[in-house]
Amino acid sequence: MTTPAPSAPADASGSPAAAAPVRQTLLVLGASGDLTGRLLLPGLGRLVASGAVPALTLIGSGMDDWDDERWRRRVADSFGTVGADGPRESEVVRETRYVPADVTSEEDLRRLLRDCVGPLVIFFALPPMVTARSAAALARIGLPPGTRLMLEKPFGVDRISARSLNNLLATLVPEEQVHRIDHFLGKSTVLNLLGLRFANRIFEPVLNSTHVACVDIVFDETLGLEGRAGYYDGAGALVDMVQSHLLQVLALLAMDPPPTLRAQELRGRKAQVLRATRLWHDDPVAASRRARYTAGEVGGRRLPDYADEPGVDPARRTETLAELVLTVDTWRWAGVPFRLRSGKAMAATRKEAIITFKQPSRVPDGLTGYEHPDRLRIGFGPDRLGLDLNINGPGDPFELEQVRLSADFGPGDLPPYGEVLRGAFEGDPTLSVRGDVAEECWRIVEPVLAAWKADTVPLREYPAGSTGPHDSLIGPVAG
Ligand SMILES: NC(=O)C1=CN([C@@H]2O[C@H](COP(=O)(O)OP(=O)(O)OC[C@H]3O[C@@H](n4cnc5c(N)ncnc54)[C@H](OP(=O)(O)O)[C@@H]3O)[C@@H](O)[C@H]2O)C=CC1
Ligand SMILES: O=C1O[C@H](COP(=O)(O)O)[C@@H](O)[C@H](O)[C@H]1O
Repeated sequence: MTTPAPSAPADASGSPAAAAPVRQTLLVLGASGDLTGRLLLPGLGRLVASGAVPALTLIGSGMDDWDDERWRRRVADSFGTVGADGPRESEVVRETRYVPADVTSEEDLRRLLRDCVGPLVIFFALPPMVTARSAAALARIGLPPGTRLMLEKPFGVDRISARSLNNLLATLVPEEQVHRIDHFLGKSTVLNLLGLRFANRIFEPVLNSTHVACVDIVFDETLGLEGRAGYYDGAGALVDMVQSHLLQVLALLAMDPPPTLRAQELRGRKAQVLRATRLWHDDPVAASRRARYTAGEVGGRRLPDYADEPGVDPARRTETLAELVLTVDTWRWAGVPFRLRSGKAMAATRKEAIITFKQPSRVPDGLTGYEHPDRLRIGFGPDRLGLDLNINGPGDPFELEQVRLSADFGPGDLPPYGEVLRGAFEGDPTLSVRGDVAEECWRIVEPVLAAWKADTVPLREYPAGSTGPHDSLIGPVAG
């Protein structure tokens, strides 16, 4: 069930009056942070430019003692990065305000809410502990009816805190009005998994343990810490990327076909498959790897040792690369390893899901040169679909050669944050993470977090600009 989006009031005949659109307010808590400037505001700019939010008041709030002018410059600059500088966007920039506040203080929040008119969306662009404290303060003072809450990942800092945050939010607004954000669910390529899998006859029948040898979901970045120690050093690669984004990709790849893409069905299917997901052989030591980068060069840029980055506490032993092997214990997938990895400061960007098929039951005598299995590659940047197949190559017609059929996925109309913001403005939670799923994702990684804390898995090192630790569970994939 979705909460109806705010709409114009009906006239006497019952039809919607051609009145001015209802003005919505977006209140951003954590307005001076990296997420707000780099991803949220550009997404908002494009959404506003698309005309999907015809009347919007934007209020930014944070600890920093900024004034309206400084905030307006930030909004304009962020909008500018995506060319969002038309009349609609300029109006938002002109009208937006900044309110300095401690968003964990009841008094400050009361003052903030007094400034908000019309249906309200609150975006918590805050570190997870601050989000929890802010939500607790809001629970004490109450929210205007119909308020929607957008909460960034990670949702909580472990399963217990995620559950108590869920319980707290349930006292504030109905579940349909809670938008737990995972911006990967707003990436058009991730969403393309749905069309690829369920609108074609040829893939779905072979996506199972009879035909698939393994599934890799890899998100290697050339970016290092990029000045985000305040958040990242407390999270690390496992929580920052694997526990959230990569498990969402796994859910979309492995779930059973939903009858419709409505929120209830799509989110139900994802929940089902994640409930069946656990560590390979339930062994966190064998099924995980962690490592952090040392000094090195990435794409001509010199990066310091992670432990020497400003704001990092080396004693935390935070990993910048995490690998997990999971099993999806269902009839369809039992026995197929799902290998997830994300690393920072890697030699090259590699953002893809690869489905590796088993070898053919028998390659007839007389056909030579079979080397690599078939693979389906779904690239998340560049957004590209590739299908590696063995065919008779040029020259000797009985000599096999691997070729790749490839197609670019068309870019989506909106960037990921535009897409997830649209969901909240329209009252549609389809692309947000349901409360039980957020807890389930913590359940999956919990044994690994415990093993790493107990130091039973060594923290390896890899030079920035390399391909990661030597004993990777994934290894290079040909091509
Ligand atoms: N940055 C990214 O690429 C992405 C980040 N995220 C998530 O977004 C969240 C925020 O990350 P990010 O923006 O990088 O972190 P930052 O540290 O850059 O920003 C956090 C913001 O919260 C503010 N803040 C902290 N405490 C309070 C308080 N009590 N009252 C008011 N404001 C407060 C900070 O203000 P001040 O600086 O003054 O303390 C700062 O503006 C994290 O949960 C992260 O996982 C998700 C996807 C991508
Ligand atoms: O959430 C996060 O995602 C980004 C990667 O996302 P992208 O949209 O830029 O591809 C990652 O760099 C960051 O560490 C993480 O917090």
